[in-house]
Amino acid sequence: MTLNFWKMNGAGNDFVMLDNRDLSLVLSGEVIARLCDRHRGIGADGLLCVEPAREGGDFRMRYYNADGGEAEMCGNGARCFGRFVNRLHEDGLTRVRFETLAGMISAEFEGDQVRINMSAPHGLTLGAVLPVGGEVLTVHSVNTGVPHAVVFVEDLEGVPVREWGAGLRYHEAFQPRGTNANFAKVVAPGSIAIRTYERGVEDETLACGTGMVACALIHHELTGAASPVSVLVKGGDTLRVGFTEVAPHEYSDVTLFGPADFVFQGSVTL
Ligand SMILES: N[C@@H](CCC[C@H](N)C(=O)O)C(=O)O
Repeated sequence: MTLNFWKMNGAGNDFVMLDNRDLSLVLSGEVIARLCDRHRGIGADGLLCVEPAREGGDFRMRYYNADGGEAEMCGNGARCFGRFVNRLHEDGLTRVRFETLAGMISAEFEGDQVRINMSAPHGLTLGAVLPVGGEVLTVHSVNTGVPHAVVFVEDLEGVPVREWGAGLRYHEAFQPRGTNANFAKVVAPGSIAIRTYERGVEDETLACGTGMVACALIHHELTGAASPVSVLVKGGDTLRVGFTEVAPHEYSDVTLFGPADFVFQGSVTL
């Protein structure tokens, strides 16, 4: 079987993109992991499939991590998904709404930049004190479509992201589903820099969209910083997170604005 794909990235978080509008593709987790393998496959942090809508959207987005497991949402992937379906429609769309396991997402286009409007975050907690990798960390958490732990630090470059990230990802406080783990530094009020360890990639990635949103909201909670918050990611891009606080710890109109780029297209024989 020949599989046609596009490779895209959103701020360096990279994805294999598949058009499965006719639902002809049925890929096992093992095959997805092989496609995402950087040595034996195409290489990616995750894989996205376009499927037909079932619940009133224009399309349905399915997202799989590099390990082949399905996750509810991916912020960088959703921006790429928006541009990908726009290209499937000869760039004729101005706005697209798509269903995810974390709710309805909409995307709007400004050149190669995409703004997504995300579903409401939930489960925000502040200030858990947890032992991780021989240190005691102050850990905040929020689900922005997928679960995120957030730790603010002074020395971001000095953070052992793999060690602390894996420590949080498998910490008993976040079981049974685990968590993504973000380390953030305040650059100036309303401007932060972050590094993220992603569940399902089991490593640091160059950017994580839902992680940026989690860090921006926690930055607002801790300092009162106004929307939008600028977020500098490991890959060097700066993205913007917008939000409205509608009640204590409750948010609506959560947006993420940043790049979504095509890299190449190809085909593989399975
Ligand atoms: N890269 C993503 C998040 C993808 C899902 C995550 N690894 C998980 O398993 O929760 C993003 O840009 O949000």
